[in-house]
Amino acid sequence: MGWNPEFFLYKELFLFLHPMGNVPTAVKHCLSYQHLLKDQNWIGDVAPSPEKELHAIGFPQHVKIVEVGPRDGLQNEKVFVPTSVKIELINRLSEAGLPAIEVTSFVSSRWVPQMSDHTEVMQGIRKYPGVRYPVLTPNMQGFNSAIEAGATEISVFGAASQSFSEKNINCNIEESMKKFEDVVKAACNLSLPVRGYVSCALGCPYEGNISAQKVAEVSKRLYSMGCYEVSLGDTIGVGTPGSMRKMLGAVMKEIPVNSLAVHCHDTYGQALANILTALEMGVSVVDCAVAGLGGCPYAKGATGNVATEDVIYMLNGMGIHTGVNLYKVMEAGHFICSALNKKTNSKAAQASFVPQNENLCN
Ligand SMILES: CC(C)(COP(=O)([O-])OP(=O)([O-])OC[C@H]1O[C@@H](n2cnc3c(N)ncnc32)[C@H](O)[C@@H]1OP(=O)([O-])[O-])[C@@H](O)C(=O)NCCC(=O)NCCSC(=O)C[C@@](C)(O)CC(=O)[O-]
Repeated sequence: MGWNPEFFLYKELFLFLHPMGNVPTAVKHCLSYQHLLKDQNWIGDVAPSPEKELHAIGFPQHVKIVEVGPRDGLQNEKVFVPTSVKIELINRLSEAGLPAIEVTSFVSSRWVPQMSDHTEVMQGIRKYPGVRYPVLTPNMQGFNSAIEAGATEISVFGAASQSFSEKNINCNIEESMKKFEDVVKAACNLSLPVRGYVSCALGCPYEGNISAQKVAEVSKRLYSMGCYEVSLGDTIGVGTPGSMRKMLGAVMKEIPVNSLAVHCHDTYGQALANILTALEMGVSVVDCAVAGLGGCPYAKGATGNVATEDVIYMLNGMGIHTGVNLYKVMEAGHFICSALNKKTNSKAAQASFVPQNENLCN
């Protein structure tokens, strides 16, 4: 297949429409391109042939999916999720081929009771070769417990908003950076990789707008102290392709794009559009949560992360490789939703019943 004028048209349409506030229409048109590229039915369409055309206009060839459902997704559940269920979920996600699964957090169980079984979860999961299992550690106490539990990758989590930092980890941004420096240094001494988060990258539940410059500044601090990847969190899901583009533009002046990830909550239904914008700007790491689980205990009203199933469905349709088996992720989503007695937030899972074939992996 040669250069595809229809796709180009739809991309232009998206870029034209979203500044006018008509994002849903722009996204709908943009996402429907796979039917233009290949006259084939929904989910079996992994569209390998259009890759060249898509990549020619700047999309990455491969996207790393960081699955945060077991931590970000479950931390907000009011009723304690049995440890065995958490372990089974993580094992199923490993089985699906996800390259990185955030397992739990070593934080105060007074603050986040749902994560109090961190050690049991960390020690109970099957560790698949080649899969990374990061855990959150806000300070040296968390770091030491994580190491004792066998963690081999950790994440520190900062914020671009003073108020959020104080509510979330009980210290201001400057104090948090000092704690993270100790943690990163200790991790480096053990040759462990450290991921960094910047919450409120597109807005704060307490302060409203956050300047792109502040996000860039905090991201640079984390990167300079040794975080190999900085994940930019739209904690309350208020961002749009416009604010994502502006924020990423500022951050990319400070950090190489291949060290950036986006972490989009879907409160306003903008997550896929925001991710598409980030991909177009060269970001190739996307955080998401199976079944769109979650929210943040310190960000009232925030809904879950973008659903892993929906992101993979979109990437499959764009011919972008993830190495993840969508069918198995949907099964894992079905498993956890049944255990929580909840309906999935994944549109792809809702739409696709449980497919009978396994032709969903790219
Ligand atoms: C950060 C702390 C621990 C500071 O909590 P603190 O109270 O300021 O800590 P402290 O140093 O003053 O110590 C007070 C007590 O906490 C204990 N403590 C101290 N540190 C630890 C630890 N690591 N693990 C377990 N216990 C700890 C410590 O032992 C002591 O216990 P006590 O003597 O009173 O019995 C607390 O504020 C906390 O746990 N906050 C919860 C943070 C959290 O998990 N938030 C949700 C995750 S962030 C998020 O979801 C956003 C993200 C990452 O997804 C990206 C996005 O969407 O934007």
